[in-house]
Amino acid sequence: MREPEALEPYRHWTPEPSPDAPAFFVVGVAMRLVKLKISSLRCFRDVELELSPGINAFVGPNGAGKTSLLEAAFVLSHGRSFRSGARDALIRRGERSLGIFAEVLHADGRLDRLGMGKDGVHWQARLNFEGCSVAELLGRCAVVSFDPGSHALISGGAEERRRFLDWGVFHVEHTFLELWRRYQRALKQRNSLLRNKQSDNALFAPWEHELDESAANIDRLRRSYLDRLAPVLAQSVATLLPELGELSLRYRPGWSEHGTLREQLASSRGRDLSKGHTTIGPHRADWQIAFAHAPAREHLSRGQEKLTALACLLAQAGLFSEERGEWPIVCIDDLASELDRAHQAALVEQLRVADAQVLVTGTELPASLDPQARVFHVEQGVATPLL
Ligand SMILES: Nc1ncnc2c1ncn2[C@@H]1O[C@H](COP(=O)(O)OP(=O)(O)OP(=O)(O)O)[C@@H](O)[C@H]1O
Repeated sequence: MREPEALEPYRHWTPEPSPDAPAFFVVGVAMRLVKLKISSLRCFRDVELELSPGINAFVGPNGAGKTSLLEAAFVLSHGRSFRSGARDALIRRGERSLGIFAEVLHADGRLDRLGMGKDGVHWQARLNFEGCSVAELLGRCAVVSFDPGSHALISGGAEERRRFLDWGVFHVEHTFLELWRRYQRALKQRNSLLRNKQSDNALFAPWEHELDESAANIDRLRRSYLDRLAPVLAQSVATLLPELGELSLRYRPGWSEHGTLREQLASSRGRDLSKGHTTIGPHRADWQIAFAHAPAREHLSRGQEKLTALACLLAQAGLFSEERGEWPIVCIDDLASELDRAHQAALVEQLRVADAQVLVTGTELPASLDPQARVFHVEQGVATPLL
């Protein structure tokens, strides 16, 4: 029997960079990290940084802790690191907890004081010195990151692309998280029935009903986000990768568009019982990019994969600024080794035009950086501002 995803059609469309579409480097105002304080994160015991509203460069030898500073900023917006497998490794060896504190100045003048702490497995959040949910805190800070793992957005598994999509949806539509949790709860229940080899229709029906309802809303929000992202993405791709020709986007909801998810869940129970988990639904969604001159992923060089990922991140930041009125904070890990000089210069120029706050790392100061950049020397878990 063929895998269900092979049967599912991708929705496919070719976005036009329309003149009304927001430029992906919208001139505007940006969210800024004024202060970043971390304790017991990787090689850092305690560090407190006063950041520049423009470019902040962290320079130092390998293993000095540069990426870890970016990770701290990223956690405030994603609730996880951008490095895979970093879940437990974030806490400094020998310590039981870590803390990240930041002051975030919004474009409208609001100042948020964000605190995230991890004691063992769970994160706790504080907003303006009061306890709050992690979701509420993540909604107050937006960080996009371009790092050595970013090409996985193009060449990696679907999970990476779902995360990208859902981060974009969540930051505009805060109800998304609750929908997603509802879906996950019902999925867990159905998977538990499958693992216990239950086959009674009455046991499955309520969970499949719940899955169907939340899936329809998740799918609607994801489609709407991709529809809004597409013209901005077309523009950023045309700037960074003009040689690849017209862009097309594909979206797969995770189940067939013929019939409801509820019907398909009922008819896939036999297969799901043998696999021990639910094989269709929005947890299997995916989206992909193709180009006229590179119709398959395998046609892209590693550098082109990175540039495509960068175009996606810039488009996401541009759309965020259009919809939320402020540019996210941009982290770039190891700029010099990720992009050639021409693309480094193009990226730096775009971020300058957007007036975005940038946190960038390198073993040396990248030549393309503005001489006004604030430079920090990082070595053995100590970050020192250079005058
Ligand atoms: N949980 C941990 N506890 C203590 N030290 C850690 C922990 N995890 C990582 N480290 C150390 O912290 C440092 C973190 O390195 P990080 O990746 O931030 O450095 P970097 O300056 O970005 O390096 P590179 O230029 O090689 O990418 C490394 O020396 C690493 O060995």
